[in-house]
Amino acid sequence: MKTIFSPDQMLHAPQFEVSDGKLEPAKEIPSRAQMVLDRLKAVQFGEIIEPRSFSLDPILKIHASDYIEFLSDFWRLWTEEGRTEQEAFPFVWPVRQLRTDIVPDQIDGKLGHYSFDAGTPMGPHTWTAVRRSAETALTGAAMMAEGARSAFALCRPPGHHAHKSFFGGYCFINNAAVAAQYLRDHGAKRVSVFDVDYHHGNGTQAIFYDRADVQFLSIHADPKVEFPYYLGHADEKGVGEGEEFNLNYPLPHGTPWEVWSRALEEGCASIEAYKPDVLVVSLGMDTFEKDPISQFKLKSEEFNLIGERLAKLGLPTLFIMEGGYAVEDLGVNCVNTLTGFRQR
Ligand SMILES: NCCCNCCCCCS
Ligand SMILES: [Zn+2]
Repeated sequence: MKTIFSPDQMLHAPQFEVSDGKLEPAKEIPSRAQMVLDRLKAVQFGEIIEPRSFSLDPILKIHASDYIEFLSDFWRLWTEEGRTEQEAFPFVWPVRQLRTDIVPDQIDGKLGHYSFDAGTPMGPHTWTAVRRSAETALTGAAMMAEGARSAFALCRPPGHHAHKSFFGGYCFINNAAVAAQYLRDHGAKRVSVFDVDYHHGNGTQAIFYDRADVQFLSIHADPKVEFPYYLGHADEKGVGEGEEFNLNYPLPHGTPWEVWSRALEEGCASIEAYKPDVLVVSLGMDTFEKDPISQFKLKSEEFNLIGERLAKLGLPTLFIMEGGYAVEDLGVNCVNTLTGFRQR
């Protein structure tokens, strides 16, 4: 299994985030990718290659053009406001009864229009890193379309919280959604996206919610008690043609492997019934017992079991990295998953 990664993805280096009611040190930091790279090399897991270049077209199949234009142009607009010494935080959003049909001219109004949380600051090189992370996912998808049985797109910044037209949860471009669409455009009739990150993949769900050609499944902490709070309940089954092709498995804080693995089984059974041509796995390792911002109890050796179970589906599988904030253990937990998958 080959890994795809670009050092450009290190250029997004947030210093702070607003979470749990206060300014905290940022958790989605470049060293996350470094730890995974180090582990891949330490165990000689396989070749690590740089992503190909892509035009914006495959990204614009998923995200709105005004949103992508905003992301790519943002830092220039921010510096024109004379705000160069710090990273950019939104502080106001168009929630209930406020308008989203008009995008404000002023940069803070724009920033809130195109985001949903204050935990995802933008810096001078965010766009470069985000675009390369999406190209890492697209390169993995292209390799699968060209016949690879598996690939690992070491995406960072992650993507599963990003919607068509707004960012949040450390995510700007929905890497897994862009990859799934690319696969649909290059031979796959049906694609399953299985999100095993601790947090609900609200962005990926919303992007494919009315579609039958991409099945979305997510095992995650119950949104009644966990970020992203406002999507991810079990009654969200899809809409229109997409009815029944969205499957959420919300679980309580404290969930151990014994419980989590039952949801994994249910998800795998649904994927088998759906019969996709290819599987995209949104691979977050924040289900780990020592993750600093999460509250599931998976142990490092149980990540091997995730990989083994997914391999039993016998599908071409593209792994896309999402979360995981126990940085010291991230490399082991990520490579354990990929090792389990390959062992079969
Ligand atoms: N204590 C809750 C802080 C949540 N902050 C956002 C988490 C995004 C995870 C992305 S996988
Ligand atoms: Zn997460």
